[in-house]
Amino acid sequence: MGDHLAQSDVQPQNGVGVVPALRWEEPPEGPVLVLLDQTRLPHDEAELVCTDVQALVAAIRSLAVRGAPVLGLAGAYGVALAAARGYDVDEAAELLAQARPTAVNLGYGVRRAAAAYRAAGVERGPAAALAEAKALHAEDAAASTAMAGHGSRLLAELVPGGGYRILTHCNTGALVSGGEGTALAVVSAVHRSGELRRLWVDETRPLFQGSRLTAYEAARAGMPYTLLADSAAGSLFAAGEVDAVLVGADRIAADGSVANKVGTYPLAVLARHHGVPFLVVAPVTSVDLATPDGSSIEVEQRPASEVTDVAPSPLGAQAYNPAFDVTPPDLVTAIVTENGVISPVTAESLAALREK
Ligand SMILES: CSC[C@@H](O)[C@@H](O)C(=O)COP(=O)(O)O
Repeated sequence: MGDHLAQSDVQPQNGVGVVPALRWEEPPEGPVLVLLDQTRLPHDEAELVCTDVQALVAAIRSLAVRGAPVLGLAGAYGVALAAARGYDVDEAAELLAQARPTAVNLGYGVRRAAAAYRAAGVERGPAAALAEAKALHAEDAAASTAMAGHGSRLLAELVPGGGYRILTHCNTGALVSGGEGTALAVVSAVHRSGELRRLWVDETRPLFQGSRLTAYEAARAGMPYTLLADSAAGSLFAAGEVDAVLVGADRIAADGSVANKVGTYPLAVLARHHGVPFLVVAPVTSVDLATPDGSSIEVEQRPASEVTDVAPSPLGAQAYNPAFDVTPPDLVTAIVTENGVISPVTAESLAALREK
């Protein structure tokens, strides 16, 4: 089962000063997947040590590890863990792939590691699954760097003059990636070039991925950032304080519909109304051509208690708690991936980008 280590055991190991979301270790007792427990951020940088797939599935469900790209990595390393510890890999793969339904990356990572395991045979399978997980990890880091480049060049085109005021939602930084993330990787690049005037951070109710995680990353990177309640975004746009919206994606359907953290769709509507670019930054592993359109995307419904625990309410109050919403492609100015940028977003342009 998972086990927490003390804060002092955890050291940042990447360029942005943020503790890596996950890492593989091989102590004498056997291989483990070590997660930074994101439920305890920003105050505690505690680690969760997964020695088996059940612990990892529980960590995925509780959002100790979360965000689409890193869910792909967790899925792949989870298969490697099962293989290394002699568990039934098919069963482990199924458990992992079903831990959360919306981020397509999770199933993708699981399938890749499981396919590598099967292709190598039982004896060499564990090493092959681990090599595949590590390859996916490296690819994700490279994708992050490429997205940062494409995204910052696109911003320069769309918002002449620099000095950007960027609004973001949820958390899309190093905590969700083998690299610097997706949308927040673009923000980090812009910050390094001295062009970030303000990062507006939506708190992102009900689980506060914005105020807990994006603000944590922004603070550690020394970015000028300001938190806002999700409901304050409208007046911020109306005051002319937003130059661009940058968000990530959990799944992009074949028609270009984007599932992302609940609260993203209202931002897209506001951005359109106010003539502000709305950019989705995601690796091609988040594009799912097998899901035809937005209405076919399965949106995870989370427990009502996540809402009622934070919103003072009468005992027994019911709550609507979808984890994600879906933004239609016509509200998306551009999708930025490691393979390049598409704008306008159409089924044709998306299919061409996915295959590049
Ligand atoms: C690159 S991260 C993109 C998305 O995964 C992110 O915006 C998001 O919605 C994460 O949701 P979460 O429920 O925290 O896993």
